[in-house]
Amino acid sequence: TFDVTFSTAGHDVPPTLYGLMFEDINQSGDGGLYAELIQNRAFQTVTPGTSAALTAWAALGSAKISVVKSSSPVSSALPNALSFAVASGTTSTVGFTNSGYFGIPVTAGWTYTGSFYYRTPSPPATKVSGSFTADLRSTGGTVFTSATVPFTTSSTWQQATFTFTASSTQTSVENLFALSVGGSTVSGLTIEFTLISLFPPTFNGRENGFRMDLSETLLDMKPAFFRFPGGNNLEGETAADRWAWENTVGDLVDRPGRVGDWGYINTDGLGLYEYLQWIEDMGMEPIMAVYAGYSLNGASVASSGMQTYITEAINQINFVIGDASTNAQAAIRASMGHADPFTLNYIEIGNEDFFSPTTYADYRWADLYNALHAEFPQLHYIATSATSGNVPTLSPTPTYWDLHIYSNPNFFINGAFNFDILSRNGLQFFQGEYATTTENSGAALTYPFIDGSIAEAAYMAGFDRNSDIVFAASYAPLLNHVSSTQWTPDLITFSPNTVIRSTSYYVQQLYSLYKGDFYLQSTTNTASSPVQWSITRDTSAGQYFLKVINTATSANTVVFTLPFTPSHTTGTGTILTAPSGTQNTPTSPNAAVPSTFSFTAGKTITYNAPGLSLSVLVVTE
Ligand SMILES: O=S(=O)(O)O[C@H]1C[C@H](O)[C@@H](O)[C@@H]1CO
Repeated sequence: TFDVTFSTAGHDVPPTLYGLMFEDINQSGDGGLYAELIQNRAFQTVTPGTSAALTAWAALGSAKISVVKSSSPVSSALPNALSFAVASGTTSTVGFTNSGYFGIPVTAGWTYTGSFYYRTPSPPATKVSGSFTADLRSTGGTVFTSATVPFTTSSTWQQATFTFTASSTQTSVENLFALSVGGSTVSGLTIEFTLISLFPPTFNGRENGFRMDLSETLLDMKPAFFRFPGGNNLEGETAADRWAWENTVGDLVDRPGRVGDWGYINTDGLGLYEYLQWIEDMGMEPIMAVYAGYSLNGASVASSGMQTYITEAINQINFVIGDASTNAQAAIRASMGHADPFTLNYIEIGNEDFFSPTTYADYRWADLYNALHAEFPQLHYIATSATSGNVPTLSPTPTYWDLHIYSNPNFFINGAFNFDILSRNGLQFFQGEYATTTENSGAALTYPFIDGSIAEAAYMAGFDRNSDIVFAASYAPLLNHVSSTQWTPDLITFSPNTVIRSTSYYVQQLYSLYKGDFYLQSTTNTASSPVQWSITRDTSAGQYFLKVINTATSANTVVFTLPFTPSHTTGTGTILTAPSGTQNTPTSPNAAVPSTFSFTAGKTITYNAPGLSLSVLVVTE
């Protein structure tokens, strides 16, 4: 039995304590949160004439399709186009299809919004008018919904738009988007297409917005912040490939896209504006990274070359918070629909610069910090060159540090007091990435498992307890498309029409929902103890959140002695527990889900915590 007494002494819990780390990994942006359903919609960064250039596209009927460098591109950012050639004398239906990001969801009641650019490089002497049919169909050819899209041949680019509404829900996502036309209408013609786009309804109905079910899943965590755009995906393989904010704003037709750092193309349709608008809609605040001159090939920008990136970072921040009436970058923000500045308090300078400690310490940190702090003194700047609370020497001395740790359950159980032992010297820590990534044996994990998730919960009791110096924490990676994975485990796995909440998702959710605003000191415990606890309070609600973590496989009893006698003698608790090894997977999505229970609340509360469990007992004064 663990006897826990708690006092009314303690400290504030920062409102930023629990949030989300995001980067476009595992198709979590393109093909995930970003709601565009068409993969390879604008043939960005592909090599014309190659089969890879046609990823996700296929011809319908006898038409010939290929990706070409257009002789008159729709924009300088999008030089490529789909060339659709129809032989003279064709009479049958011709067209082309797109298979989406490993499938396309068909959901009853959804009105889909589509558009595409088209032109006829060599228009016939007399204009030809006709109509395309845009539709959603099964791979077997069953059409679920369609729209007629009139066109007239033109040597200049035209943009067509259409909508259609699905009347059925298909459990299979093996569906295609198709554009087709009667062969006799277009026989002998070659028509170019690009930026072929299809959106479902989006979160908050935003144009060019976010997928609803994934947004709702994240909203259910009440996350306080959103770290973006990376992570590795900020850095580029080279400086030229970095995430450069300016290429991600403005009209979609002006966004070139880039080769992302996880093996696939980033359309950058999910750009800086879309991130910020969604973060605002979700009630979060950004922790925004700026490129800091280190890329994944291991090279650092030379000191003499830093000004370009300093200017870029200043412009990036001005896009977010500048005055649209005086600042050019802020004016772009206003032109996209957000005249007022977005909320911004935290800037992260780089990512994992412990891979490049010399250049970060010698000049990259100071160059950026000094310039940005001078320009935006009200913002907090986070350094990235430490992996633990024992930080290296940087000048100017950072106040905020981002720490990353991926390890096994034992690390998180034995490390539960890693922050207790740190001296309080003004430093503030962001545990920006952490997860149980292997079993204690070293065996890799495809999905989180209960043993690792409860170990994370033990470590997180340390975040609550040390939230006087831990201002933010987020599990990573956040999202994983079940059909395109570069990193496991992840907090949430999804397909085009399903979302799986892992055991670690529920741990993150419970800590975030029951964060409270004040941490109450209690009986001191030790690292490696099988039981950890944390007591926080929602002061305005007069509610106390007694978190109990039992990392042992056998039950353990905790007896709480409160500093008061609650008037409400029945409390409600929530528990996540499951047998060792349990995972939520596509075949068993709800193997372990939280359940609620009631308990008797009094000056003392005896709670028998099952093995491998996180419980939150809510006591009302
Ligand atoms: O290979 S790693 O450096 O471990 O990659 C990790 C750390 C990096 O910030 C993030 O992008 C990635 C997975 O979350």
